[in-house]
Amino acid sequence: MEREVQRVRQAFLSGRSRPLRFRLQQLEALRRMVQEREKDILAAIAADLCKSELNAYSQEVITVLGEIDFMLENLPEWVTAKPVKKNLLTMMDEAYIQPQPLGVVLIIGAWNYPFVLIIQPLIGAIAAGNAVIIKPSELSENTAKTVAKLLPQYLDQDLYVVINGGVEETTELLKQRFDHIFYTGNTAVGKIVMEAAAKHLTPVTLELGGKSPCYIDKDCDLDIVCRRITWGKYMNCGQTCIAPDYILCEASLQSQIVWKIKETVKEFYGENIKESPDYERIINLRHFKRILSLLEGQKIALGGETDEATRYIAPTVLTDVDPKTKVMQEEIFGPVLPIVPVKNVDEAIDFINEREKPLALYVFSHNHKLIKRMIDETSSGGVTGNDVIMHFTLNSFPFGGVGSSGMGAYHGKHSFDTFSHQRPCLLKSLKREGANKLRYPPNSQSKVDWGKFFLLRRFNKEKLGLLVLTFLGIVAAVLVKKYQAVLRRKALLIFLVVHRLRWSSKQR
Ligand SMILES: NC(=O)c1ccc[n+]([C@@H]2O[C@H](COP(=O)([O-])OP(=O)(O)OC[C@H]3O[C@@H](n4cnc5c(N)ncnc54)[C@H](O)[C@@H]3O)[C@@H](O)[C@H]2O)c1
Ligand SMILES: CCCCCCCC=O
Repeated sequence: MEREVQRVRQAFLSGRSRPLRFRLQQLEALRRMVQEREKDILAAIAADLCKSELNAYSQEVITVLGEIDFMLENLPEWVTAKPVKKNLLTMMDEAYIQPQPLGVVLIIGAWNYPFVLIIQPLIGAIAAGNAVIIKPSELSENTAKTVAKLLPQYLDQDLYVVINGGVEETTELLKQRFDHIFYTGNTAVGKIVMEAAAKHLTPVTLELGGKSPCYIDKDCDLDIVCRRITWGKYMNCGQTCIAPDYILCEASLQSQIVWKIKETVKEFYGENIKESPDYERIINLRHFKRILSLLEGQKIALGGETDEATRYIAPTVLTDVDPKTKVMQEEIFGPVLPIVPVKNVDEAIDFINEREKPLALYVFSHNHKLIKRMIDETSSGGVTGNDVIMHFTLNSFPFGGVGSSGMGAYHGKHSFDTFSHQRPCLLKSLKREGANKLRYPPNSQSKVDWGKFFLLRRFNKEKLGLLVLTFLGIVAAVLVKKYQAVLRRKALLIFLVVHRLRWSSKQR
């Protein structure tokens, strides 16, 4: 493991991942890989999650292609140094921010969207000029193997490396020194990753999970609300980090919501859900049993049918759920939707604020003020009003959690920033030492006053005349700098004329 990380570091130190042209070439090669090997990729995702190729394409491949196109279009602008505003002390100097790659980045992925969750951060890391080690989830082993096979056929083999394995391999990998670790997965492992990273003071981005609440106000169109929630909750069989985890609404709305979700489930997946190509399965038996255990003692208003052999769990809704029960204590990550009755929006806000900060928050209402209030008075990684999931698709948004749902963010420019160091560069001249004397010892009240003037723009009235003089001096210096060449020519001319006059008077 150590040798592999060293190999990648040597490749980074060669400097070849840095030039813009190289980054663009690698991103184009990655796009070619996705396009040419689309069938292999879709087949692997299908094998891991019983997902139709159409769904795998729309949920994972489109996002990846969109992200690559966005990077290719914007990268030339992002990599350029950006001049910054200067103060009086530095107005004659060059001051800019130069984004630079961090070095060797470790990307650890989760199984639920096994392709996009490793390739989207990879795109950002390549765009920022880094070398990358990718550790896909061992639970989605088909995608893991496919990515390990395909990437070296298209990308630089020493700079971008896939290491497959489970907990043991990841633990070993985490002992190595990286310049950034980007982890997607559950909060408990997030803590392990952060602890390992702390040993090397490696910065981390943690894309974690949690229970994302969904508040439904009585003032809304329940047909549309339930269609959108049904889509977001049962997509990928509920195994989506930003799926609405539970509903908060007034008790009287529950029966209508159940009825409308039932109708929508029929519309989306047909009478026989098991036959639907759009309904996935639970990733493994451990998760299947975990989700079943959440149903114990609950009032099942819809669904509840299961099949262990195929790890099928029907779209399920629970009503009158007691917040103290198990289903409300952990992230569900399956097709089970509890409804917790609350009296009103105040109680919903308190309910959300009494718990860990979620990755996403959803609020449905015709009342725009109520939505704004919910946003103002709560916290979550992201929010969507009157829909679910959709904020993930907008790459101008930073995607990430807050508090226990994660730290840091990515997508689009935010990925580029996550994997870059914003390096402040100040280039001074070795001339103009007179002005610099102000900061050298021995200190004096007068020097402090000048410091106040230059840095705080506060000045002593008695020294106003002096300040005006200084200001004029600065203006003159700026003008001299600007017209240096002209002035130099003029000075040379004057010197030659004077010299010539003196010479001719001597001759006489
Ligand atoms: N915020 C996001 O973008 C996002 C996206 C997807 C999933 N998630 C969250 O991820 C969770 C589901 O994923 P998961 O955690 O079951 O995925 P997982 O089991 O695939 O684990 C994630 C990664 O952690 C590694 N890992 C597991 N145990 C480890 C250990 N003890 N030490 C070191 N590494 C270890 C795995 O090898 C894997 O690569 C949910 O909580 C979900 O909300 C978040
Ligand atoms: C188009 C929907 C993609 C959702 C991906 C969510 C990633 C977290 O699980």
